[in-house]
Amino acid sequence: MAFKIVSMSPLPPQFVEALFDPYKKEVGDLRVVSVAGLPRERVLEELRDADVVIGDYTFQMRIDAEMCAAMERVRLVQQPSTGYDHIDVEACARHGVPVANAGGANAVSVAEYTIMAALALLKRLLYAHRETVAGGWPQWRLMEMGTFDLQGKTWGIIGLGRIGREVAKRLRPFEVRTVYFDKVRMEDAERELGVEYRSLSRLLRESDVVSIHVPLTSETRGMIGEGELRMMKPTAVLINPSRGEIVDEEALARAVRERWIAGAAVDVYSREPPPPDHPLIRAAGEADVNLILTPHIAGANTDARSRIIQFSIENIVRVLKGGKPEAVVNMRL
Ligand SMILES: NC(=O)C1=CN([C@@H]2O[C@H](COP(=O)(O)OP(=O)(O)OC[C@H]3O[C@@H](n4cnc5c(N)ncnc54)[C@H](O)[C@@H]3O)[C@@H](O)[C@H]2O)C=CC1
Ligand SMILES: O=CC(=O)O
Repeated sequence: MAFKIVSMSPLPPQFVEALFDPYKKEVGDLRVVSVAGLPRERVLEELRDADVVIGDYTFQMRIDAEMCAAMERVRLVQQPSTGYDHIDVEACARHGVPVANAGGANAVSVAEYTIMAALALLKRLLYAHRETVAGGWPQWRLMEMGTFDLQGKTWGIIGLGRIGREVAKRLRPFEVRTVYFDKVRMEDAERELGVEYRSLSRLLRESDVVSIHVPLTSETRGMIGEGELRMMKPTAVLINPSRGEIVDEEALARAVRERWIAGAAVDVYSREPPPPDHPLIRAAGEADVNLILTPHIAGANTDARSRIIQFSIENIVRVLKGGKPEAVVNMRL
């Protein structure tokens, strides 16, 4: 009998099935069914006799409590990404369904994106490019607007997990002081990475660059609002490659337009893609606003994508062969 894999992602099922080709000798036959865009009743029906579920890499299709309850024989929900806030992992745990993420396969990618964004903001790269292409030569103006080196500055990391640590590691040659806020104080990491612990408000007041690397949870939703943005220095920049709902987007748009802070880079939005009247899209269209917006790509470049696919497929194969999955986020196995 063939294993049944239900894919929540919009990728064609034949494409997903082909990824298992090298493993078919080990696991036997398998069939992939895509439920993207199907009516809810059909999705629930397909989940009932599935062996494995692959979560949606575009994060559009949620896996809620009712879906977890329908997974009568599912051995693993494999999410092909780091974040899993679109899955009710606690409900899955209550029904005995393990949920795994990609085990940090794109942590380095997000760290590199974050450092790139900080340099581009501090040096106002987008403005310099736009003006030069338009025939301008804003050399002096850029210095007057405020363009800075990273060396000698303070970088505040919010969330010293996998990504936060990769950022801290890569910051060492830049000769910055690195501070962090996390719900857990990590003295080993402090020694190893040369970072210092701060309360959130102190980190915001001290830092020249603030980057956010916490997951979206009920505690982190709205963590950075108007009050927090107003604590930052007017010369500081904010980078959010984590999740849109962690930052009050309306307040951030005002912060960059009204110069409470010097700039921001945003990769993630409360609604993706953001509509044309989204406050950050509108702010980015204004002259001189130092705002970099990207389409949720920090952890989704070509290298990252192949590492994530490889990890996910191998994890699924491990489970189909009767082994224990890695990178489970909702229970101890
Ligand atoms: N834009 C993109 O393409 C990508 C975005 N991400 C986002 O980055 C997030 C972080 O990823 P990882 O570093 O792998 O996660 P992780 O789980 O390794 O680290 C998260 C850190 O945040 C801390 N934290 C959790 N709740 C907190 C709170 N209320 N206050 C302070 N600290 C808190 C944890 O203690 C932990 O140290 C993901 O959840 C995802 O949302 C991840 C990969 C790609
Ligand atoms: O947002 C991307 C992820 O891997 O999480």
